[in-house]
Amino acid sequence: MKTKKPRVAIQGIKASFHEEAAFKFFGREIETIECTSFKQTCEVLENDDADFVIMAIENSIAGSLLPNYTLIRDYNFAVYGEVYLPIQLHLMALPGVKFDDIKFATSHPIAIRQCVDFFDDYPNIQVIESSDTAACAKKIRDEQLTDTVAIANTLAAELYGLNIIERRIESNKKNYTRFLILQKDKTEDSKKINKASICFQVGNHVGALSKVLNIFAELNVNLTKIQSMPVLGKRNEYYFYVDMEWKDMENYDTAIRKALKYTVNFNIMGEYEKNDKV
Ligand SMILES: O=C(O)C(=O)C[C@]1(C(=O)O)C=C[C@@H](O)C=C1
Repeated sequence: MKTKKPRVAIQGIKASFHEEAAFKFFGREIETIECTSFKQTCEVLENDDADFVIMAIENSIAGSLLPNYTLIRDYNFAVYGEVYLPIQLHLMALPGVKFDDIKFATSHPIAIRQCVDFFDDYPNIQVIESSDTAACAKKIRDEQLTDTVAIANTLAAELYGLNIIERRIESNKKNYTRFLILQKDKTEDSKKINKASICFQVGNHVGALSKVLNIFAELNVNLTKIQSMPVLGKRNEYYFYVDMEWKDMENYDTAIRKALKYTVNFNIMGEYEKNDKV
């Protein structure tokens, strides 16, 4: 029986880093649904026009993509998995264009932030934020721009027929982005579960957060990330987004049961298999 290809919504167009990340997680046999914003990827999933969204959540140089935490919460999507992608950023231009011809460099703002050191050395190049990295490469091809380069990946150079004129311009060579795979509803899957993403609030009093974090420490559950986001319109109130991993499922279950007593608006956003190989 032929199984249907998963439909995966990405922010950006084909050959963007989101598509590369989707290939790494699902393999090449997917249907890519191109979207112009992260919000649109969520709408597409909400309307059942995609089976999954793949969403960047953190880059090792540029940091967290904070609005994406709020989107996941607002849409109440389930985290189905994670994937880490090494991000190698190249300057690419139409064939024949030389470095000295460059007046403009275009890319996604998060990609630009990963290359600030490079552009510090070339103040004559005007850096312009645009949509995703691949769309910048495609625009150079479509409009035959001879004074502009895109900062993008090798997939984009190949697909849109550009030459790479400067390789690996990211500020730190150990550069990676973590992506979350989201689905509309939680599914009972038979896959191995050893990591979770949860979200909660605590009261604004002495030791409130440390009380919760200690529960996980005492039960040998390792916290891999904590991110706080202000609760809209409420001064000194925060959502805490916490990722954690464990060896013993029973310990995790006990910790969750205990943590529930000391938190409000507690939500398990997803339980999934750790997949943090870069
Ligand atoms: O523009 C792209 O190619 C993207 O997939 C976006 C994005 C991001 O949103 O962080 C993905 C990974 C890289 O960190 C740079 C840009």
